[in-house]
Amino acid sequence: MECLTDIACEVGESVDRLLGYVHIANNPINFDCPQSYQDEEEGGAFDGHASSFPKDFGYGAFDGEHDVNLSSSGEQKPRILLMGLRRSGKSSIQKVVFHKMSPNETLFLESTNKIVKDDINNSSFVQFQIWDFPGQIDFFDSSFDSDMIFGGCGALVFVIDAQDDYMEALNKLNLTVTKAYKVNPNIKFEVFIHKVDGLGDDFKMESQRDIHQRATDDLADSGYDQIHLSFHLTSIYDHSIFEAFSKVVQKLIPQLPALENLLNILNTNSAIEKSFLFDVVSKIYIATDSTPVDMQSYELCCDMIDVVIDVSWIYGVKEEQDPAAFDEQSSSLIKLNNGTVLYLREVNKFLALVCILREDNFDHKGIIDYNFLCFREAIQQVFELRNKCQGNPLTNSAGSPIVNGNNIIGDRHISPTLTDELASK
Ligand SMILES: Nc1nc2c(ncn2[C@@H]2O[C@H](COP(=O)(O)OP(=O)(O)OP(=O)(O)O)[C@@H](O)[C@H]2O)c(=O)[nH]1
Repeated sequence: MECLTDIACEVGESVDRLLGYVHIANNPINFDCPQSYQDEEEGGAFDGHASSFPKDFGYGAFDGEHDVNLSSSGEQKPRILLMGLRRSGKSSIQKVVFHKMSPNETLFLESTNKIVKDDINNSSFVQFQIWDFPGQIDFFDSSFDSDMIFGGCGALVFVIDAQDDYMEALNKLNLTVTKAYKVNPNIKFEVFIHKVDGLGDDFKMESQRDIHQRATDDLADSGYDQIHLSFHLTSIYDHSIFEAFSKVVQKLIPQLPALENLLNILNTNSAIEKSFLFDVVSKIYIATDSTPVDMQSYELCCDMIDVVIDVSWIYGVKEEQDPAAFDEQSSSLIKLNNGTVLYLREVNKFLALVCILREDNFDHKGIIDYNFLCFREAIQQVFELRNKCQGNPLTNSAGSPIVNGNNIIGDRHISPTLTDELASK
């Protein structure tokens, strides 16, 4: 608990600075205070020297042949299980979201015949394992160790092929969810109604309604109406799969409420309409402010990340010593023809902040940049706090909760009101 207090204090200081800036922002006399000019120079508008991304910028090689072997992995990260019938699209989702495979290439993927484990751990906040299960897995097989498999699971993603008859999938969903829940009631159950690219809008909504209804009725019939299922319409051919995975991953980030609070404060004080904190490699957003997400904004921000990566990669200056070119000077500004500005700033090696704001409000770029620096510092402090907890037996070296047996034993949360509490200290 002491450790959390430290975190709170440190995050609180940065929040105080952000809050303090409201004052400056509202007061034009202070607008040209030396500090903001200095920060503006430091913070760096795009300087024309965007360096390249290293070729291996990513999560590393996909360990397709890696069998599940818990005993060999020293620490256990929260797990996301991908389950569903054969050919429902599980491996495609994993490859497209986390390994930059193009959707068309998934046509040539072979059927998975054993559990495939993939470590996603390069980004500081996004630390977990994905286990891709073969479609034909049999829960009643003696070799299926459900205690081990579901025990340390953070989220179970069940993929249903919406282009196919889904009755069999619904039976399997019911069987899977009830079995998993008996072992570990803390699992977040996420249902991806997948391959919706082939469906018309009406049919899409009707399928979702029908699947939702049947799945929840089946659970109630089996006496498990307390289980909550979240439904997402997904396709690897558009951004919906990234959006859905963002929501899955966010539920596994204990620091989420603190991040959301920081984004809200940043938006309020900088006249930003929407901001996303992106994991640059996967383009999943690990946090956003509390205003609703509309798909178009999310897609615009994803496209911006692609543009920045591509331009940096093609035209960037390659430095032999430090090939990692997405550095603290990385930023980008795109003005759209509808009076809106997209603004991207690097937060750390793997995270970027992408904001949408009105062009008029971007006149105060100095303030926005200053507020961004405070925001970045606060995020940094969240990391540091987490690292301070390293010695804490309830968290692993990344600060992620350690999962053990049937329960998540290290699920420590920064309280949603933490930043408020701290700011008031
Ligand atoms: N139209 C469409 N096809 C998809 C989508 N996602 C996956 N597919 C296709 O579905 C087929 C099966 O995909 P896989 O990823 O191999 O399915 P799987 O669930 O891993 O299959 P198993 O390993 O046999 O369990 C492939 O041909 C993919 O191209 C999607 O969003 N839309």
